Amino acid sequence: MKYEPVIGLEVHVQLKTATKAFCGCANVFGSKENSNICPVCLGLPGSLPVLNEKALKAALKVALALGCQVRSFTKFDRKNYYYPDLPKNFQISQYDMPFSEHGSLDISLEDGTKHIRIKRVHLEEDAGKLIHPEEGADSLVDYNRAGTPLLEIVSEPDLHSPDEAYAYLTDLKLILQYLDISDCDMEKGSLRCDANVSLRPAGTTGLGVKSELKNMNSFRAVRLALDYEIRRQEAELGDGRLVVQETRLWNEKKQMTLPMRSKEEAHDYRYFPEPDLPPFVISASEIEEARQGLPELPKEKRGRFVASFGFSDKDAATLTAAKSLADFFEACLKLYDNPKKIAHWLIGPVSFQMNSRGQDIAGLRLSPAFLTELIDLVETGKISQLAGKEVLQEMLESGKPAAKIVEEENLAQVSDAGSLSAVIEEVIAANKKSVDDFKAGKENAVMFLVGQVMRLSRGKANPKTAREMLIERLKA
Ligand SMILES: Nc1ncnc2c1ncn2[C@@H]1O[C@H](COP(=O)(O)OP(=O)(O)OP(=O)(O)O)[C@@H](O)[C@H]1O
Ligand SMILES: [Mg+2]
Ligand SMILES: [Mg+2]
Repeated sequence: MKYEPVIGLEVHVQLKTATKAFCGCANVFGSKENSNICPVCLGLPGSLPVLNEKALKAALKVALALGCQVRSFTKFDRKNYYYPDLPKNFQISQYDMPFSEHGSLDISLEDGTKHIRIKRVHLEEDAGKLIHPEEGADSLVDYNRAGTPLLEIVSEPDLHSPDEAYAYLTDLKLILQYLDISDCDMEKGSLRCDANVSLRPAGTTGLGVKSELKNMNSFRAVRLALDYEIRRQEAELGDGRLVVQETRLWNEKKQMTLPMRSKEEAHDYRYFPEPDLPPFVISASEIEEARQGLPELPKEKRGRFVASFGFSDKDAATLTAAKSLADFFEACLKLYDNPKKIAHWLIGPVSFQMNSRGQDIAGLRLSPAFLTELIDLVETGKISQLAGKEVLQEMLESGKPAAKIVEEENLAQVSDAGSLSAVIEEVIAANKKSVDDFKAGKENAVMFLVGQVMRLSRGKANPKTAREMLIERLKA
């Protein structure tokens, strides 16, 4: 029998507020262990939580960006469970009245977009962190993270392949980055994803028994874990066994999912309303204020780039695929009024440099002023396109402005016939075959010869002039 995978994702995002969700402790990563803690986030008797308004504001932005309905009357609940990283033995979360629900995200796939429903977005607090040193039998606990604000974004089971799950995560992360509410760094744990997956006979609409996958620390790992799990479930069903509902951990080393050891996770969280935080109202004006504060989101920016600059969908998508790149593009545009050329440089040579250095645009030694100055040197014919790429490379290494590099390296383009003709003679003498080809009517052979002129002149020759001169010389 053929099966269709059914996938729903729970994404946890750490909000980068200055302080924790319910107390005044600093919300920072990397401090000395157990230095950002207080009676409230440790749950000491008599301490009382107070909601951080900034966390709620950030949460509202996310909900609105995902098209969720905001519930005007909402509350927090206690989710009770015992685990050493949870000092209070309960987590403040939201159970049956999340502050927002019924949103959606249109994910981009190779063959178009797909509408994925978002079930709910709720606000909760994070737990601390357990550390298991390689040496010794003891585990350590760091409570700095306990009580930091976390959003849980839960999708409906509308995804049907590991690739769709990957696209969902990529598009969701981009929106979160544009909103600037989280670092979204999976390695640091500020973005986490649990993947729920089940199989059903192809062509049916019911839901099968799911397993919940945890412990993936990259989107790639989510895709691999889902791939593995789909094959595992297929094998179970194919052999006439049933899939059991369980939580499984992705093991990066073994590249497989394994059942979580403790079976105590019998999901009885004994939820009840948090008695120390009264239910509260989110007013229409608060929602409106959050809506007004929304930045231009990736989809809107893409649309505007296509409409205002005549970019292809693909180019617009590339330029907006990182907020830093889109911002860089717009900063260039303020200095140099040629969107097409700027896009060409960013998508071509600059992206090449980012990829080969494993950096994003912010990590490159490049400012909008430096890049647009370089583009201008090429566009005004002072240096060739090829020399321009060399200057870019040099600029990133030395941090010197383009004009200085051109001067120091003597890269200014040569288009005067006198200087070029010697190079052209040399190329003609050394490439008899191409010369004969050209004379025999293969007009394309001239391109090869132009290439040789460029090479010999170290990119300094003006290719247009070189081509004209070559043709004139060969036809004579
Ligand atoms: N049969 C199924 N197959 C695949 N995914 C499913 C199935 N049923 C539910 N899901 C997905 O599993 C996720 C369930 O998340 P939710 O937070 O509602 O519950 P939970 O995992 O039980 O709770 P917790 O937050 O304690 O982990 C959703 O993304 C949902 O779409
Ligand atoms: Mg959940
Ligand atoms: Mg879950």
